[in-house]
Amino acid sequence: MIDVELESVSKRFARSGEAAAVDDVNLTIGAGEFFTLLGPSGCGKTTTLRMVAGFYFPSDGHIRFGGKDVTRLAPNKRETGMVFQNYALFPHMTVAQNVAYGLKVRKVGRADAARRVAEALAEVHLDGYGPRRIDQLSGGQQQRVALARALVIRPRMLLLDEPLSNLDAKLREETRAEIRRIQRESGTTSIYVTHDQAEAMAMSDRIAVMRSGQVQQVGTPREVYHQPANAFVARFIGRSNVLSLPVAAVEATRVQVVLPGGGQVHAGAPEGHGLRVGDSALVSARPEYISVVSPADSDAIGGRVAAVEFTGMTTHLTVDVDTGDIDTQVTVAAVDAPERIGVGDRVGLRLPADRLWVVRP
Ligand SMILES: Nc1ncnc2c1ncn2[C@@H]1O[C@H](COP(=O)(O)OP(=O)(O)OP(=O)(O)O)[C@@H](O)[C@H]1O
Repeated sequence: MIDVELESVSKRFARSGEAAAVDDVNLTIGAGEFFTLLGPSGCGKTTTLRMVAGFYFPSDGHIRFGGKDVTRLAPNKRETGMVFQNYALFPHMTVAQNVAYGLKVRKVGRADAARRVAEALAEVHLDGYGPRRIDQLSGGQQQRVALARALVIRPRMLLLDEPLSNLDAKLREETRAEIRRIQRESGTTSIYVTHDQAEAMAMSDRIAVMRSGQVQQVGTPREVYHQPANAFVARFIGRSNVLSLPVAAVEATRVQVVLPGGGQVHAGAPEGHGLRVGDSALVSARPEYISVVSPADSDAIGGRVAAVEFTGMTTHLTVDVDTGDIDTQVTVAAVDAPERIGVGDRVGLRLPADRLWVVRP
């Protein structure tokens, strides 16, 4: 069931001559779905979320909740709960008063409100914290209060704008799991904004990858990772290599490409890819699927190691590939890269036939 629908939504701010902040965005979000808007700074994520919340009205297009047009409905009529990066809590009130705020505005009776506040605090694992002052809490606890405050009004939708960016790395991981657990339990349709691709991948049912106000691709984490629509998505999600390779043969959903050393491999391709023999195809190859072999290996791509980065779980090698006329760098994430490989060494790289994917420019 579709819960939220954005149809040809654009937003232009008053400053003339600038490109639209949000440019003809079409999205449908299912009931109970955890949907993420992901993209680099300035790509229009927050503006899109603010239009769903009603803080901005679109310059063009329509927004519907459950089939009902809300494009120009005031924010307080939309029944959305919002969680912000900076928590936006009232510092002079207690935790319980903060959480109760939305209930007070809605004139919920005292006893009922007290019960619901206690329930909401239990839901975010802050039982008993009601009487505390906000400044007596850690950042992670404050963000959970903000979440409780958004949930206590039983919103039809939860809107979260980079809620974890003020937390340190470990707390960010813990809190993201917590947010997802609470969202699953309550079944509230949620739209989440982040520029952190790992966070988006870990949390989302589906992700819309945005760039310059436009949606580049919508898909599950696995789809955007394994079948990126274009070179931007391939490079933004994870750390993919995008190689330009000549096409030797074409089929409906795969093409055969010629490697720098002369060998040929198959790469999966989206239907209607439109490539022909002799064209150059852009092929995305995830670092972790490339294997390092001997430079003497006849069907491997030869190259010279330019950098070695040991990260614990994997070793990232950056390799300058010998492609004759073009200078291509390939990043390899090897789980068991031999320790003896160092900068300047010659290596062979083998691309995995079943893991290559053709992307649009
Ligand atoms: N109130 C505003 N007035 C004018 N321009 C704005 C306004 N809000 C946003 N913009 C512009 O719209 C574009 C999109 O901004 P937006 O905040 O939606 O991006 P974002 O993807 O959320 O970025 P970030 O991750 O940095 O918050 C940017 O170019 C920004 O400068």
